[in-house]
Amino acid sequence: MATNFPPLKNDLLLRAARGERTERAPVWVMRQAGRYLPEFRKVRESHEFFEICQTPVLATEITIQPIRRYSGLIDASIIFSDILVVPQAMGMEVLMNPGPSFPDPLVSPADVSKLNAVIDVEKELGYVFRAITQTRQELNGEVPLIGFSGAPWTLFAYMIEGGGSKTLQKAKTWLFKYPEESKALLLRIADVCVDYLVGQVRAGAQLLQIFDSWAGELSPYDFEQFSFPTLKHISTNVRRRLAEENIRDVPMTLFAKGANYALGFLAQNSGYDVLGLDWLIDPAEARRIVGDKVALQGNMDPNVLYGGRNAIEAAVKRMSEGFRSGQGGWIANLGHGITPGVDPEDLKWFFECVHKYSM
Ligand SMILES: Cc1c2[nH]c(c1CCC(=O)O)Cc1[nH]c(c(CCC(=O)O)c1C)Cc1[nH]c(c(CCC(=O)O)c1C)Cc1[nH]c(c(C)c1CCC(=O)O)C2
Repeated sequence: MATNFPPLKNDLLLRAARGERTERAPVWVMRQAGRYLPEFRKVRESHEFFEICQTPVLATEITIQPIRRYSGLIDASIIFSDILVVPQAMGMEVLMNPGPSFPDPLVSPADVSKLNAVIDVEKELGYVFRAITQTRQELNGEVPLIGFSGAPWTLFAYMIEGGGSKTLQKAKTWLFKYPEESKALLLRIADVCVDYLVGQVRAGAQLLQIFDSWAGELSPYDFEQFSFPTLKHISTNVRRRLAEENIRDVPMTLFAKGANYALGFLAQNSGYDVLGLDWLIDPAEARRIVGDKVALQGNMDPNVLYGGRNAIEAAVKRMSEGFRSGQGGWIANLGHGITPGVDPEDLKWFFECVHKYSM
């Protein structure tokens, strides 16, 4: 790598991700730079969502907002962007009003021909790489920086549904009616994810997380048929490419929301260092299933943050006992993203409780 970055002062996240039982659990939360923060809403008043993603100085500022506010309590930053920049790079229009919507979703396999045939991620997503490099400089080694991508199945579902959906009926129609075309499109998305993730590490990302937010909508069999091969493709090829380019390997996290049925299988076979958990699985049970094969990340129900200090403290204490009931690394987090109505002081208390109980 050409760039020289300030030395890292807090490597708890990286050590836990590699499987080490750290002196306390590193902690961060998904969506930590988001609408619950007044300083984020202030920037949003004068800038559109994707405009912020595409403007490195703004993306850097927002990435660092929670690090500044929770200095000394928070152990990782995650680059401000969205999983839907990948469909954009593939040639699709995506709006955010206020949830994501695609004016022209993929309706049938013939529509795949409308996607860009060749995708130069440097050209299409270079703004993310520049934001990562700038953020690494400005973090000044305070905490590591996480890069991320959506998982192919989750992105595929958005590209076909055209936005959020309760049933994923359109995306599943593709899987069951056009399984071969679906697998081909899923792999095509996976290849863009590989280029995109390698580019993020080249630019300075120190850990990569893959968000398969809709994994839990698939049966165990269909997850193994349609999602798992693309997740494995990503872990294998990102590592291969980094090795070929002589870039130091980074830990990789898979957050397959709702796929707790696959935990043991993923620990053995997916090639990820860390598995992210939602709150539907008991921490001690998860630890028992994976042994010390992988590190775990999670998993407090984000809504506990609405329950007041006693509820938060009790939940963190219980979660800590569960994750610490066996060997292996643990990264404390929520079981999904933090929601807009949370009081930032209650999140601060969550961090303080993790510091207190996660020994
Ligand atoms: C499914 C998904 C999306 N985006 C993402 C996922 C996977 C994780 C998950 O399951 O929540 C991932 C994501 N989105 C965002 C980040 C930034 C990094 C972080 O702080 O975690 C990350 C990692 C910013 C964002 N992405 C979005 C916002 C809020 C938009 C705004 O400012 O108006 C932020 C801060 C918008 C977004 N983007 C998406 C949705 C469904 C929405 C609207 C609903 C919502 O706000 O939660 C798609």
